Amino acid sequence: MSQQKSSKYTAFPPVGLTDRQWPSRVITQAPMWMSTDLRDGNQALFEPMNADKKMQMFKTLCQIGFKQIEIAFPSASETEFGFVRRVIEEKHIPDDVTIEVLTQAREHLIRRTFESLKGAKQAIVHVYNATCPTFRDFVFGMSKAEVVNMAVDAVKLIKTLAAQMPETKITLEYSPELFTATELDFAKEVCDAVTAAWGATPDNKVILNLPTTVEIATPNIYADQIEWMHRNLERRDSVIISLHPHNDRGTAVAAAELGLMAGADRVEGCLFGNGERTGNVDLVTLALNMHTQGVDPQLDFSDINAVARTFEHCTQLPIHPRHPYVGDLVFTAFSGSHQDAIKKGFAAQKADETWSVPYLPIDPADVGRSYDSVIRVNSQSGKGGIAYLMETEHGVVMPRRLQVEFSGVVQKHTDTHGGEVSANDIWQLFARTYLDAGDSIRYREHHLFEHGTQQGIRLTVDIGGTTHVLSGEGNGPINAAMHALASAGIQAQVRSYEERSMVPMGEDGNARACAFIEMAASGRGECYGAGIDGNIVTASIKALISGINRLGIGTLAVVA
Ligand SMILES: CC(=O)SCCNC(=O)CCNC(=O)[C@H](O)C(C)(C)COP(=O)(O)OP(=O)(O)OC[C@H]1O[C@@H](n2cnc3c(N)ncnc32)[C@H](O)[C@@H]1OP(=O)(O)O
Ligand SMILES: CC(C)C(=O)C(=O)O
Repeated sequence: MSQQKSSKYTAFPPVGLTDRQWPSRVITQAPMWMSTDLRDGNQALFEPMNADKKMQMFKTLCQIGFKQIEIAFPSASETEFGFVRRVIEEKHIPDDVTIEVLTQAREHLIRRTFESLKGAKQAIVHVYNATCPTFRDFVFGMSKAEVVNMAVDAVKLIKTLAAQMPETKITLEYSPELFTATELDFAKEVCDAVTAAWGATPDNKVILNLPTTVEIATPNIYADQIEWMHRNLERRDSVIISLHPHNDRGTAVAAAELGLMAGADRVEGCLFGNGERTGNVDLVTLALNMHTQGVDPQLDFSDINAVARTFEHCTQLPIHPRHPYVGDLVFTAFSGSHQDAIKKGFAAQKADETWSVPYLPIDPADVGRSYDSVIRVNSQSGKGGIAYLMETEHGVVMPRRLQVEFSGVVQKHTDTHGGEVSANDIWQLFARTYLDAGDSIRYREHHLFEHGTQQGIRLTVDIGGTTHVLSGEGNGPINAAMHALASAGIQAQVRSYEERSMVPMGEDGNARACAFIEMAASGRGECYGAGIDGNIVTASIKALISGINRLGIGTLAVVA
């Protein structure tokens, strides 16, 4: 049994919506998005953004494509009021963007809010009062009827003030704060009273924002609550149902997705899940989740790193390396079987075809991330990842059995040294193991000649530091070279041979070949040799000599 006392809590009661429809619905289009980064996000920072940072964030939000942005709680402070004035007076608001401002349902705060909006072309005035029992009983000390009146009085005042400001098109948003902790029939009663007081019509809709001010139940309960409101609210055709999930239980994204399936039209949240306590719903994750289902989110995160940089600068909050879609490590696989599957998936993925690379739910390129960090190697890695880095970073496509052999070399290195090995480290290991495999025999040069139907070779090598010219004939250059080496007492068999061109080319821009020869020698087992050269025959002979040195039989040479 755990030590913490769970008995002091009770489970949230089910809604009892037995004919719920949302589980079989699918999200097929983006909702209206509203960013509250500059309000709910900002009010949760240990150091709220100054005006310049707010402006930078506002511009970024506009660039991403948000059409509704809650920019302040203008009656809260001169800073907040001043920011609203600045965006209006300095004409920073694009024509297709509507700014939004929040106020409590209190007369002096509403009046001050309207003062801040003078000169705006359009604005959403967002008014809220809590409706749940704890607020009614402990905070307001009000009956249900008094709480309804509080909301309705605020809405009437907003209607009056809006009428006095005909140059600004005012949309009303109302939030029954702590909606999810409010009795559903009472939430509906307050919302219906607001809709009626505003005189909402299909051409002048009211936004009813139904927040999980504090997330207190599983997301299916939120979906039931939203579907119940969607089905029972009066004048549904004159109402925009908005979601405002918080993430106290870590399920805000799920709550928003299920809430949309349950009939909501709009979602409020913040970039990367900033916001009070555990945050508002993460709009980036929500949007990119839609993208990965083939639904255009209507928000542009094609350079997610740039958005992240602005976010971190303005909020002074770091983004976790495993944050969905944006974290430094989310497109990285360290473990062997993942790397192997990703490598094979990349190879099979055709341009313009449905994305289906294992372990990567999104193409990193869609959010402006490169493939560079997709595969990183440490002691958890296997041959697939190592082969991937050798191929993508160094243009060396290794035969499968060589992958197995070389991964043992890398594994030994990571076991000894710990930590990650870079693509460059892997290359150094490859070069030390195969290209510079020992100096009992060193290649210097060769000359090929025809001898009847046979291929002849004069092969110049250093054996034990002394230069020798060995001759041999065979049915091809490799066979001839084997015979030349055999004339010096070096006996080995070639088990397999592969040669591939390397991409990219060498530093001089010329093509290079990489040859791999699998060899065996009596009592010495089997191993690979590898050679790289601009000349394909030279690459093969170097591979042969690499194999001989690795088998340890170069020292057995006997030259007359
Ligand atoms: C869930 C949310 O995120 S809601 C948004 C919360 N954001 C903020 O509060 C940030 C900005 N807020 C502020 O600057 C201030 O709180 C102000 C200006 C709004 C109000 O300041 P004050 O008048 O000093 O009140 P205070 O900050 O102590 O808030 C508590 C008062 O607000 C009342 N209140 C709380 N919510 C509401 C509401 N939605 N409508 C009306 N009154 C409310 C409380 O009953 C309490 O009233 P009381 O002092 O008569 O008991
Ligand atoms: C003002 C409301 C919408 C709010 O921020 C909340 O309930 O979390």
